[in-house]
Amino acid sequence: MINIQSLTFSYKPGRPLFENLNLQLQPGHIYGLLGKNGAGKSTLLKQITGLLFPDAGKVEVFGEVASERNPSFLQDIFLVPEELYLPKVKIKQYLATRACFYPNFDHKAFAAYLKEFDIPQHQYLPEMSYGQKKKFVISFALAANTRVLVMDEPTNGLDIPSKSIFRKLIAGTLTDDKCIIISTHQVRDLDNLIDSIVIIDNHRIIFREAVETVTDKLSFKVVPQLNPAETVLYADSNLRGHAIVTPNQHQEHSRIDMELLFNAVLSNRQSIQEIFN
Ligand SMILES: Nc1ncnc2c1ncn2[C@@H]1O[C@H](COP(=O)(O)OP(=O)(O)OP(=O)(O)O)[C@@H](O)[C@H]1O
Repeated sequence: MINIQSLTFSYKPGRPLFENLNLQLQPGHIYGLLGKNGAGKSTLLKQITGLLFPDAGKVEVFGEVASERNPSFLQDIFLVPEELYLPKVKIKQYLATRACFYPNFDHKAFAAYLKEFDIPQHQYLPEMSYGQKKKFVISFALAANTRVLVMDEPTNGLDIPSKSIFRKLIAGTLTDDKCIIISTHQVRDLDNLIDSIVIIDNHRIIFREAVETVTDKLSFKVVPQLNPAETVLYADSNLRGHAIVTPNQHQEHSRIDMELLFNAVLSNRQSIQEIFN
Protein backbone atom coordinates (compact mmCIF):
# COMPACT_ATOMS: atom_id res chain seq x y z
CA MET A 1 0.00 0.00 0.00
CA ILE A 2 2.91 2.33 0.77
CA ASN A 3 5.97 1.82 -1.35
CA ILE A 4 9.06 3.90 -0.69
CA GLN A 5 12.02 3.09 -2.88
CA SER A 6 15.53 4.54 -2.72
CA LEU A 7 14.26 7.72 -1.09
CA THR A 8 16.93 10.36 -0.79
CA PHE A 9 16.11 13.68 0.80
CA SER A 10 17.94 16.53 2.47
CA TYR A 11 16.80 19.85 3.88
CA LYS A 12 20.28 21.26 3.37
CA PRO A 13 22.60 20.54 0.42
CA GLY A 14 25.21 17.92 1.22
CA ARG A 15 23.53 16.80 4.46
CA PRO A 16 21.13 14.01 3.51
CA LEU A 17 18.54 13.03 6.09
CA PHE A 18 17.50 9.96 4.05
CA GLU A 19 19.79 8.04 1.73
CA ASN A 20 18.32 5.23 -0.35
CA LEU A 21 15.62 4.63 2.23
CA ASN A 22 13.30 1.71 1.41
CA LEU A 23 10.05 0.85 3.15
CA GLN A 24 6.96 -1.13 2.17
CA LEU A 25 3.84 -1.04 4.34
CA GLN A 26 0.75 -3.19 3.90
CA PRO A 27 -2.94 -2.57 4.58
CA GLY A 28 -4.57 -4.08 7.68
CA HIS A 29 -1.74 -3.02 9.99
CA ILE A 30 -0.92 -0.43 12.63
CA TYR A 31 2.73 0.50 12.29
CA GLY A 32 4.68 2.18 15.07
CA LEU A 33 7.44 4.41 13.69
CA LEU A 34 10.22 4.81 16.24
CA GLY A 35 13.47 6.74 16.13
CA LYS A 36 15.65 9.08 18.13
CA ASN A 37 14.99 12.84 18.15
CA GLY A 38 15.91 14.19 14.75
CA ALA A 39 16.04 10.75 13.07
CA GLY A 40 13.50 11.95 10.52
CA LYS A 41 10.17 10.47 11.63
CA SER A 42 8.11 13.62 10.99
CA THR A 43 9.94 14.18 7.70
CA LEU A 44 9.15 10.65 6.57
CA LEU A 45 5.47 11.12 7.44
CA LYS A 46 5.47 14.34 5.40
CA GLN A 47 6.99 12.47 2.45
CA ILE A 48 4.28 9.81 2.70
CA THR A 49 1.52 12.43 2.79
CA GLY A 50 3.02 14.43 -0.09
CA LEU A 51 3.94 17.49 1.97
CA LEU A 52 7.63 17.12 1.14
CA PHE A 53 9.06 15.84 -2.12
CA PRO A 54 11.94 13.36 -2.61
CA ASP A 55 15.24 14.59 -4.04
CA ALA A 56 15.56 11.12 -5.58
CA GLY A 57 13.66 7.83 -5.40
CA LYS A 58 9.93 7.42 -5.12
CA VAL A 59 7.12 7.51 -2.58
CA GLU A 60 3.91 5.84 -3.74
CA VAL A 61 0.72 5.37 -1.78
CA PHE A 62 -1.92 3.04 -3.23
CA GLY A 63 -0.15 3.37 -6.55
CA GLU A 64 -0.24 7.19 -6.56
CA VAL A 65 2.90 9.28 -6.49
CA ALA A 66 2.58 11.17 -3.19
CA SER A 67 4.32 14.34 -4.41
CA GLU A 68 1.81 14.74 -7.26
CA ARG A 69 -0.88 15.36 -4.63
CA ASN A 70 -3.73 14.28 -6.88
CA PRO A 71 -7.24 14.79 -5.45
CA SER A 72 -7.76 11.00 -5.47
CA PHE A 73 -4.65 10.73 -3.25
CA LEU A 74 -5.49 13.62 -0.92
CA GLN A 75 -9.03 12.41 -0.23
CA ASP A 76 -7.77 9.04 0.98
CA ILE A 77 -4.90 10.03 3.27
CA PHE A 78 -4.91 12.02 6.52
CA LEU A 79 -2.05 13.38 8.61
CA VAL A 80 -2.50 14.30 12.26
CA PRO A 81 0.55 16.55 12.74
CA GLU A 82 2.45 16.98 15.99
CA GLU A 83 1.79 20.71 16.06
CA LEU A 84 -1.73 21.87 15.43
CA TYR A 85 -2.78 25.13 13.79
CA LEU A 86 -6.55 25.42 13.77
CA PRO A 87 -8.61 28.23 12.25
CA LYS A 88 -10.74 30.49 14.47
CA VAL A 89 -14.00 28.66 13.84
CA LYS A 90 -16.22 26.34 15.85
CA ILE A 91 -16.55 22.61 15.20
CA LYS A 92 -19.72 23.03 13.11
CA GLN A 93 -18.07 25.47 10.68
CA TYR A 94 -14.88 23.42 10.49
CA LEU A 95 -16.95 20.39 9.58
CA ALA A 96 -18.95 22.30 6.97
CA THR A 97 -15.84 23.44 5.13
CA ARG A 98 -13.49 20.44 5.55
CA ALA A 99 -15.47 17.20 5.71
CA CYS A 100 -16.47 17.56 2.04
CA PHE A 101 -12.86 16.84 0.99
CA TYR A 102 -13.23 13.29 2.33
CA PRO A 103 -15.93 11.36 0.42
CA ASN A 104 -16.13 8.62 3.07
CA PHE A 105 -16.43 11.06 5.99
CA ASP A 106 -18.64 9.49 8.67
CA HIS A 107 -20.59 12.29 10.41
CA LYS A 108 -22.27 9.93 12.86
CA ALA A 109 -18.96 8.45 13.95
CA PHE A 110 -17.46 11.96 14.29
CA ALA A 111 -20.25 12.97 16.71
CA ALA A 112 -19.67 9.77 18.68
CA TYR A 113 -15.90 10.37 18.90
CA LEU A 114 -16.42 13.95 20.12
CA LYS A 115 -18.76 12.66 22.78
CA GLU A 116 -16.44 9.87 23.81
CA PHE A 117 -13.51 12.31 24.12
CA ASP A 118 -15.75 14.81 25.94
CA ILE A 119 -14.85 17.71 23.61
CA PRO A 120 -16.70 21.00 24.12
CA GLN A 121 -18.89 21.58 21.06
CA HIS A 122 -19.35 25.33 21.08
CA GLN A 123 -15.88 26.69 21.66
CA TYR A 124 -13.64 28.27 19.04
CA LEU A 125 -11.01 25.67 18.07
CA PRO A 126 -7.91 27.78 18.92
CA GLU A 127 -9.39 28.45 22.37
CA MET A 128 -9.46 24.76 23.25
CA SER A 129 -6.72 23.31 25.44
CA TYR A 130 -3.87 21.48 23.66
CA GLY A 131 -5.28 18.08 24.62
CA GLN A 132 -8.80 19.05 23.48
CA LYS A 133 -7.45 20.27 20.13
CA LYS A 134 -5.54 17.05 19.71
CA LYS A 135 -8.62 14.95 20.48
CA PHE A 136 -10.69 17.05 18.07
CA VAL A 137 -8.21 16.49 15.23
CA ILE A 138 -7.94 12.77 16.03
CA SER A 139 -11.76 12.51 15.95
CA PHE A 140 -11.87 14.29 12.59
CA ALA A 141 -9.05 12.11 11.23
CA LEU A 142 -10.78 8.89 12.26
CA ALA A 143 -14.13 10.04 10.90
CA ALA A 144 -12.48 11.00 7.58
CA ASN A 145 -12.24 7.26 7.01
CA THR A 146 -9.23 7.45 4.73
CA ARG A 147 -7.35 4.34 3.64
CA VAL A 148 -4.12 5.74 5.08
CA LEU A 149 -4.02 7.48 8.44
CA VAL A 150 -0.73 8.96 9.60
CA MET A 151 -0.29 10.32 13.12
CA ASP A 152 2.70 12.17 14.53
CA GLU A 153 2.91 11.79 18.32
CA PRO A 154 -0.90 11.50 18.70
CA THR A 155 -0.89 10.74 22.43
CA ASN A 156 1.16 13.83 23.38
CA GLY A 157 -1.05 16.00 25.55
CA LEU A 158 -3.76 13.37 26.07
CA ASP A 159 -4.74 12.70 29.67
CA ILE A 160 -4.75 9.13 31.01
CA PRO A 161 -8.42 8.29 30.28
CA SER A 162 -8.13 9.82 26.80
CA LYS A 163 -5.16 7.60 25.98
CA SER A 164 -7.22 4.48 26.57
CA ILE A 165 -10.14 5.93 24.57
CA PHE A 166 -7.64 6.69 21.79
CA ARG A 167 -6.44 3.07 21.77
CA LYS A 168 -10.02 1.78 21.71
CA LEU A 169 -11.08 4.06 18.85
CA ILE A 170 -8.03 3.32 16.71
CA ALA A 171 -8.40 -0.42 17.19
CA GLY A 172 -12.08 -0.10 16.26
CA THR A 173 -11.43 1.73 12.98
CA LEU A 174 -8.72 -0.53 11.54
CA THR A 175 -10.03 -2.63 8.67
CA ASP A 176 -8.23 -4.89 6.19
CA ASP A 177 -8.01 -2.13 3.59
CA LYS A 178 -6.55 0.54 5.91
CA CYS A 179 -3.03 1.31 7.02
CA ILE A 180 -2.29 3.34 10.14
CA ILE A 181 1.17 4.72 10.87
CA ILE A 182 1.91 6.22 14.26
CA SER A 183 5.15 7.98 15.05
CA THR A 184 5.81 8.09 18.75
CA HIS A 185 8.21 8.26 21.65
CA GLN A 186 5.40 7.23 24.03
CA VAL A 187 5.60 3.55 23.18
CA ARG A 188 3.87 2.46 26.37
CA ASP A 189 0.78 4.45 25.33
CA LEU A 190 0.51 2.25 22.26
CA ASP A 191 1.05 -1.14 23.85
CA ASN A 192 -1.35 -3.69 22.40
CA LEU A 193 -2.20 -1.37 19.53
CA ILE A 194 0.84 -1.40 17.28
CA ASP A 195 1.25 -4.70 15.42
CA SER A 196 4.42 -3.85 13.49
CA ILE A 197 7.47 -1.85 14.40
CA VAL A 198 9.54 0.33 12.09
CA ILE A 199 12.75 1.93 13.38
CA ILE A 200 14.49 4.72 11.52
CA ASP A 201 18.09 5.63 12.23
CA ASN A 202 21.11 6.96 10.46
CA HIS A 203 19.39 7.89 7.16
CA ARG A 204 17.41 4.68 6.68
CA ILE A 205 15.03 2.07 8.05
CA ILE A 206 17.05 -0.28 10.23
CA PHE A 207 14.24 -2.50 11.57
CA ARG A 208 10.78 -3.47 10.33
CA GLU A 209 9.11 -6.46 11.93
CA ALA A 210 5.71 -7.64 13.11
CA VAL A 211 5.30 -7.75 16.90
CA GLU A 212 4.56 -11.47 16.55
CA THR A 213 7.89 -12.11 14.82
CA VAL A 214 9.69 -10.05 17.46
CA THR A 215 8.27 -12.14 20.31
CA ASP A 216 9.02 -15.34 18.38
CA LYS A 217 12.66 -14.41 18.06
CA LEU A 218 13.29 -12.41 21.23
CA SER A 219 12.45 -12.84 24.86
CA PHE A 220 11.64 -9.92 27.19
CA LYS A 221 11.88 -10.52 30.91
CA VAL A 222 12.86 -9.07 34.27
CA VAL A 223 15.46 -11.04 36.22
CA PRO A 224 16.87 -10.38 39.70
CA GLN A 225 20.43 -11.06 38.54
CA LEU A 226 22.19 -11.24 35.21
CA ASN A 227 23.35 -14.72 34.28
CA PRO A 228 26.79 -14.54 32.63
CA ALA A 229 25.96 -17.70 30.64
CA GLU A 230 22.96 -16.05 28.98
CA THR A 231 23.25 -13.90 25.84
CA VAL A 232 21.82 -10.53 26.76
CA LEU A 233 21.16 -8.21 23.82
CA TYR A 234 20.23 -5.30 26.03
CA ALA A 235 19.73 -4.81 29.76
CA ASP A 236 18.05 -2.01 31.61
CA SER A 237 19.02 -2.28 35.26
CA ASN A 238 17.28 -0.63 38.17
CA LEU A 239 16.61 -1.28 41.86
CA ARG A 240 13.99 -3.91 41.07
CA GLY A 241 16.29 -5.99 38.88
CA HIS A 242 17.26 -6.16 35.24
CA ALA A 243 14.84 -5.84 32.35
CA ILE A 244 16.55 -7.81 29.58
CA VAL A 245 16.16 -8.78 25.95
CA THR A 246 17.61 -12.14 24.97
CA PRO A 247 17.33 -14.38 21.91
CA ASN A 248 14.24 -16.57 22.37
CA GLN A 249 16.02 -19.91 22.26
CA HIS A 250 13.45 -21.96 24.17
CA GLN A 251 10.26 -20.80 22.44
CA GLU A 252 9.23 -18.88 25.56
CA HIS A 253 6.26 -16.60 25.27
CA SER A 254 6.85 -13.05 26.49
CA ARG A 255 5.22 -9.68 26.02
CA ILE A 256 7.08 -7.20 23.89
CA ASP A 257 8.63 -4.22 25.66
CA MET A 258 9.02 -1.71 22.85
CA GLU A 259 11.33 0.54 24.80
CA LEU A 260 13.73 -2.36 25.44
CA LEU A 261 13.45 -3.49 21.83
CA PHE A 262 14.24 0.02 20.57
CA ASN A 263 17.31 0.29 22.80
CA ALA A 264 18.43 -3.22 21.84
CA VAL A 265 18.14 -2.47 18.11
CA LEU A 266 20.06 0.77 18.45
CA SER A 267 22.80 -0.52 20.71
CA ASN A 268 23.23 -4.04 19.34
CA ARG A 269 22.18 -3.70 15.75
CA GLN A 270 24.35 -6.40 14.23
CA SER A 271 23.31 -9.16 16.65
CA ILE A 272 19.65 -8.23 16.21
CA GLN A 273 20.05 -8.27 12.42
CA GLU A 274 21.61 -11.74 12.55
CA ILE A 275 18.70 -13.03 14.63
CA PHE A 276 16.08 -11.67 12.23
CA ASN A 277 17.79 -12.53 8.95
N1 LIG B 1 12.02 22.62 7.86
C1 LIG B 1 13.24 22.16 8.14
N2 LIG B 1 14.35 22.77 7.67
C2 LIG B 1 15.60 22.31 7.94
N3 LIG B 1 15.83 21.20 8.68
C3 LIG B 1 14.76 20.56 9.18
C4 LIG B 1 13.42 21.00 8.95
N4 LIG B 1 12.57 20.16 9.58
C5 LIG B 1 13.35 19.23 10.18
N5 LIG B 1 14.65 19.47 9.95
C6 LIG B 1 15.80 18.66 10.43
O1 LIG B 1 15.65 17.34 9.94
C7 LIG B 1 15.98 16.39 10.94
C8 LIG B 1 14.80 15.45 11.16
O2 LIG B 1 13.72 16.18 11.71
P1 LIG B 1 12.32 15.47 12.05
O3 LIG B 1 11.43 16.49 12.65
O4 LIG B 1 11.86 14.75 10.84
O5 LIG B 1 12.81 14.39 13.14
P2 LIG B 1 11.96 13.52 14.16
O6 LIG B 1 12.51 12.15 14.09
O7 LIG B 1 10.50 13.68 13.90
O8 LIG B 1 12.37 14.20 15.54
P3 LIG B 1 11.59 14.32 16.96
O9 LIG B 1 11.57 12.94 17.54
O10 LIG B 1 12.47 15.24 17.74
O11 LIG B 1 10.23 14.88 16.69
C9 LIG B 1 16.39 17.19 12.16
O12 LIG B 1 17.78 17.26 12.22
C10 LIG B 1 15.80 18.56 11.95
O13 LIG B 1 16.59 19.56 12.50
